[in-house]
Amino acid sequence: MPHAPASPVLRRATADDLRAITTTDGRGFGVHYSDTDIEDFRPLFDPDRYLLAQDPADGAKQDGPILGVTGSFPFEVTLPGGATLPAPGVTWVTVAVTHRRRGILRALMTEQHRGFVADGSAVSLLTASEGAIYGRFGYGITTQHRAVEITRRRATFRPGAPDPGGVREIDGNEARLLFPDIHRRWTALVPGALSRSEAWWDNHMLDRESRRGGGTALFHLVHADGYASYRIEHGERTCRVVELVSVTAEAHAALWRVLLALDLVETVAVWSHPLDDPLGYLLADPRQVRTTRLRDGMWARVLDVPAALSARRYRTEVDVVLDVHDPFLDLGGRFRLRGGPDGAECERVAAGGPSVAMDIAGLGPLLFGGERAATLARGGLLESDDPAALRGVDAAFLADRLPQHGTEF
Ligand SMILES: CC(=O)SCCNC(=O)CCNC(=O)[C@H](O)C(C)(C)COP(=O)(O)OP(=O)(O)OC[C@H]1O[C@@H](n2cnc3c(N)ncnc32)[C@H](O)[C@@H]1OP(=O)(O)O
Repeated sequence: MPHAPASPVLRRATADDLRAITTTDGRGFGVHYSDTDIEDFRPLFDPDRYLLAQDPADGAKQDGPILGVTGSFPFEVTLPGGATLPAPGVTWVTVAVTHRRRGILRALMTEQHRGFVADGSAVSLLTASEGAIYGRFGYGITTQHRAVEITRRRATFRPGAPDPGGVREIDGNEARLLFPDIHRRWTALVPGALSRSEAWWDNHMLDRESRRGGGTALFHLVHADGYASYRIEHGERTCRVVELVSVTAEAHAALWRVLLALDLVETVAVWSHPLDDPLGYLLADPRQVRTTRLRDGMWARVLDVPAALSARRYRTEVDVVLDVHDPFLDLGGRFRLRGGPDGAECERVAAGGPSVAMDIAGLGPLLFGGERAATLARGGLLESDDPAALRGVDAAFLADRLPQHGTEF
């Protein structure tokens, strides 16, 4: 049996830990990271944002084996109404295969999230490798996305569908210059959308052969208000859309007109297609946008209820007391929210008002407007004796469009 520490020693990473972190993570995920992978990641690696778990028998020696890792990226995330909040995106979570189910993840998550609270973060985010892990830490599903496939020859545009034009083919250098501004304008519109730093853009555009899955290098299309990056898989005669971002309906239609006119391509495949994407309405047969997979995307956990709820806008006027239960961090309590389309305020209260009781894991999905309070109530994450209060929350928290995070991490 491997040695099992009763309670691991936690320490902050240093720049020298990157290789050991990637080794632990690679073993955890069954991946061998190359030297190039490690050096590509280095500009995104801020050691201060990484916590490592070690065996107390090693006395937290820098060179002792790493038993567990968690880190975070510093994102800004958009809320319904357009305000943004700084939000750590939890990442690189792994526990050594020899030391699982002994509380190492719980120890790391507890320390890391206490740090987020101390730093004043109102919300934290992650994408989950498995769905059963993070609900206990107060996270709930905030974005969903679907993979779609389109048989190109059958996907004709309906008569009268817009054909705005204005798309150019560009190379990777021009894409690196033009895409960040378009992406920034897109993040301002979409709840849940994540900011990208310059270092993130550099990494995103590297397009290493090892990450192409047998496809070509990226091709890029740009419009004044949108862009698309794709690769061709010749054996499958497939165009794989890696990213399509549109700030306007015109850009969306113009980019899809080009993608669906790619002769020699049988299938256009999109890995992450928004649930409320309007492409089907442009086609003579909307069913040609075939969903092949539906997945949860980003999960969110509220860390500061008043700060998070007062930063967003609400679809209808709402005045309600939320009674939030937070067994993991004990940051719950009763909060009065008064909000509407023009602004909101939220404060901790002792009692009073129509109240809705909820688990903290339901608050992330509500905050970004992608889940109905009525659905959470049917799922047992939220309840109220006052049907009018529940209807009020249900109507007020919906966003104008479904949340998307847009950046995998
Ligand atoms: C945001 C991201 O980075 S997602 C990536 C997560 N990492 C991976 O999937 C890599 C492979 N897996 C691992 O490294 C580990 O199994 C981890 C990190 C998921 C879990 O680490 P462990 O140290 O085994 O977790 P720990 O023992 O602290 O468990 C904490 C709780 O989560 C539960 N749990 C842990 N892993 C899982 C799982 N895969 N499925 C369901 N429940 C789980 C435990 O039962 C425990 O529950 P309890 O405290 O309510 O009794």
